[in-house]
Amino acid sequence: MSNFTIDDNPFSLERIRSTLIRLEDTIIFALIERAQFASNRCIYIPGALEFNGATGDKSFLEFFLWETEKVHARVRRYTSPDEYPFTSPLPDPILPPCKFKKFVQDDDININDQIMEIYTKSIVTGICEEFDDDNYGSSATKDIECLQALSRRIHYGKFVAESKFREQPEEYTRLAVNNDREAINELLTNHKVEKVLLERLRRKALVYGQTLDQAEEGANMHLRIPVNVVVELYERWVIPLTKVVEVEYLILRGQRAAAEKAVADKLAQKPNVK
Ligand SMILES: O=C(O)C(=O)C[C@]1(C(=O)O)C=C[C@@H](O)C=C1
Repeated sequence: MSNFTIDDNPFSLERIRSTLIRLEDTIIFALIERAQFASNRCIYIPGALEFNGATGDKSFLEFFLWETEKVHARVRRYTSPDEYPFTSPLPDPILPPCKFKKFVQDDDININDQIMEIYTKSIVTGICEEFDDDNYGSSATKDIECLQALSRRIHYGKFVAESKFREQPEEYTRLAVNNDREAINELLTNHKVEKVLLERLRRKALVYGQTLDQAEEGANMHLRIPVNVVVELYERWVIPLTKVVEVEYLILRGQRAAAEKAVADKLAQKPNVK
């Protein structure tokens, strides 16, 4: 008899959710780090004058991100099923392939373009003061950390979706065959989990954002990042985008399952040829 419990299973919904909870800390701390610098808008403008033409038709951030991702690709970062690059083309890894425990199906779902757009247009504005402090390299370094953490969290929706598919394969397959994104979205939504998440996030943003100077103890006067901005970030972008990834994954997963079943049914019907 197997003594495999839910907790031992690295891909139980519970374990996957605990990774999402841990990533909340990563995201909040990355945002706090970015918030110490001004918005420095020019780093998001393609071909901005400040960079002497060195970034070509890219923005300073895109240029820096591409250079960073090239190095990361060479140490096989993007062969991991929970890491997605923002830029391309990227070089092959110099390390031999890593063996990952297979859980999610292969797919080409990557919504980093959307994440980049929302991050540069809405998130930076919410957390940074709107001026130029000349800290372009530092700001972009912190941007990359924020973007990577957000991307990892949002694409982790594939793991959540696979886990949910395994719990209700028939329902998801039926909806996927009908291309019913709305019904899939409804089926995967768990309002209670979202409510608990937003409440936890509010408390975390409040605690992590304090300077903890003795003189200011309990005053919460100098939060390094506005609590509402963090909660709103999740409410408006992180959860909805995670759901986009989940829906797209479940469409693909269900349609594949239906196709595999059709082949299996056909083979089962075939008379044995001797
Ligand atoms: O935990 C889940 O069940 C998820 O699908 C993840 C998540 C999230 O993004 O945090 C998304 C949709 C659900 O409504 C609840 C939470």
